[in-house]
Amino acid sequence: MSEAQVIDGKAFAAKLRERVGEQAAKFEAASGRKAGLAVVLVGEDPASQVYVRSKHKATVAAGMESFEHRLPADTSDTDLLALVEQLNADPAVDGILVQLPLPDHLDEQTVIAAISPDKDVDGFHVTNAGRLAVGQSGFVPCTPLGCMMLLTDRLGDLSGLEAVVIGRSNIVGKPMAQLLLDANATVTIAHSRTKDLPGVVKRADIVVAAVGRAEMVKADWLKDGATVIDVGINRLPPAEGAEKGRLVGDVDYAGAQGVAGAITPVPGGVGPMTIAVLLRNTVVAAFRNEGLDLPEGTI
Ligand SMILES: Nc1nc2c(c(=O)[nH]1)N[C@@H](CN(C=O)c1ccc(C(=O)N[C@@H](CCC(=O)O)C(=O)O)cc1)CN2
Repeated sequence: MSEAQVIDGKAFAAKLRERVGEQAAKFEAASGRKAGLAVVLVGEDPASQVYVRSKHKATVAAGMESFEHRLPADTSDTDLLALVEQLNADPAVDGILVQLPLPDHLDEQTVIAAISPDKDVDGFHVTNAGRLAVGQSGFVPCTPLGCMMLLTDRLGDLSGLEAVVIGRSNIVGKPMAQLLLDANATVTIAHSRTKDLPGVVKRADIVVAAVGRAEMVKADWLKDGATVIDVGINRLPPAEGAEKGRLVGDVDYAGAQGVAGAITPVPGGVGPMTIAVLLRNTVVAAFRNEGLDLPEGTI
């Protein structure tokens, strides 16, 4: 049995960021200003702090303006909504992202609903979710769009392929299924209550695992040659003497390598695509907000 090809999301994301940088330069030449991304972080969740720092660095490196707003964990919904309103009205801000998860006392849906759909570069607003559902152009959530880029790069046309998405979140599972359907795949959404999950996964040419359970998908669930996209980022408990546990996905990577045709690693697979696509969505938002045509070759 040959080893699965490793889908290098890190390298793909680096190329995408480079292309976004070229588009950002075209936007600046056409509009006389840089495209701008505002990121709002409430509280001190360690992982969120890392992601927000990475977003700032990547935004600046792509030649865009980064506006970072760090608010204390006890920020009220009134204050957070007032900041979102201020960013909605700011012409230098093309994209707004409120880092999730929010502290428990804040309602994520209310905050997302307050973001202007035209600046919702996360694609989480109900208007953008609706646009995706009916095939209109809007903003598509970054992680599933990144997964689609990796899939089409490897497989080309997805027409008629059997795809199983494990997980039904608004952020990954549902938009992922929608994108696969738009690409003419035959799509099943599976979840924790699916009967005979291994049997359902076994018929898939494409498996997208976005369930948030460490190494849940086993090698013997997979069809020979399947393309496996692992969205999970789970930290295992630290080994004795170690400070941090290892990061693993939702798929038993070592086992799956002997069965799958191709697989994304964790880390270095889907994760880096999330930030690269965020930059892509921001530059697209900038062109649209200025009423400019998107440059030729925009992904
Ligand atoms: N408003 C949003 N909040 C969150 C989103 C989002 O898309 N919008 N997604 C995640 C977090 N996230 C970006 O925000 C994100 C997660 C993971 C990675 C990444 O590159 N992961 C690395 C591993 C990093 C590590 O060592 O911990 C990888 O997989 O290689 C980037 C961005 C939740 N919140």
